[in-house]
Amino acid sequence: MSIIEARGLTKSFVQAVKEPGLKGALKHLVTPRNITKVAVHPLDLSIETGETVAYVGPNGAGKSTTIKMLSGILKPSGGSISVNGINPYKKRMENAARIGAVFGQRTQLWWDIPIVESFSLLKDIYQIPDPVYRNNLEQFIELLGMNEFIHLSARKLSLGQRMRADLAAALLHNPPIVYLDEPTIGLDVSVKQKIREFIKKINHEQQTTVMLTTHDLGDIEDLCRRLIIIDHGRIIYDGSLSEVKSRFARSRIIFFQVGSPMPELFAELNRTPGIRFTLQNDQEFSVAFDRYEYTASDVVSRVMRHGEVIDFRMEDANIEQVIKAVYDGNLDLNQQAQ
Ligand SMILES: Nc1ncnc2c1ncn2[C@@H]1O[C@H](COP(=O)(O)OP(=O)(O)OP(=O)(O)O)[C@@H](O)[C@H]1O
Repeated sequence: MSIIEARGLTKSFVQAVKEPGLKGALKHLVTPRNITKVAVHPLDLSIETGETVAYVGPNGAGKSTTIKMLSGILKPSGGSISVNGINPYKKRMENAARIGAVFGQRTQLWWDIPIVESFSLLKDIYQIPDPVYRNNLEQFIELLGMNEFIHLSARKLSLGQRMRADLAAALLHNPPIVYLDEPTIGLDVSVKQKIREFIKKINHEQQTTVMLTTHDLGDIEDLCRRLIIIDHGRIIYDGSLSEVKSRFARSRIIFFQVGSPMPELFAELNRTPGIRFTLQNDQEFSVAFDRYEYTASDVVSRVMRHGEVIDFRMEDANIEQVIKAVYDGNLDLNQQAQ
């Protein structure tokens, strides 16, 4: 059985429907009206030991709700889950001891005590054996560059320092699974790099299974072989990063610089399905086209029929645009290759 397995997992919330303003609030008190919102439609998920999975989708897609169900915080409305062979909601304590979690803006460190003391408290809570604790602490301090702030309280840390300390705290007990929610948000490039290297090393050396939600394409490219895209509570893609490119990122763009304006070409291209023409100025324009319908040479020769081409450059299918489209909530499923 997979280390994380869900079958028909679903979650609905009852949400109050209120009209705006005080009048609306009062009306709701007298005649409450609620709707049931399905945050996660029945979904199936299997994640194997040692996988690193990016779980992405636009705001409100159901990412946090799924992770909260997998980590035992939320009770599912239906379906079944098994994480490390147990039901995380029914065996919350047992589950908590076998997972690590970093939830973006929240910290599990004690605000007013030195980081090293927080770690020591976690050692007692998780009953981490001395040698494991000492070894992890030493390694994590080194890998995450924590020496300069380990004796400061969490209150005094910068965001990047706190994120590193939180990551270390989540992994001190060698959990087989770690859930990371936006682990590099708002951090500078060098701290991002440290965090990614750290996650890679833990994953590689200990076969830690990593499930990551992130808006950062670099995180996905650097860490995750598998990408799961959720939208409106449904998984719309589950596969490799390279495959998502060929399935969704069908568009290619060629930027042209031409010797003289080409009004007839503009009119012609604007009428052609699968081609999007954008004029920068009289002699510079771009042509975006569906690479399954046209080749680059089709496009270039069409342009050349209308006059002199001084220069052109092509931009290939861009995974960044795909991820952005997912987060903007306008990924066009009809773009999928057949
Ligand atoms: N406690 C709750 N009560 C009512 N509705 C909720 C609750 N938690 C989440 N929802 C709703 O469930 C849907 C999914 O929310 P969820 O937080 O899982 O999305 P998300 O993909 O994590 O979004 P984001 O990227 O904004 O964090 C949303 O419509 C949200 O409003």
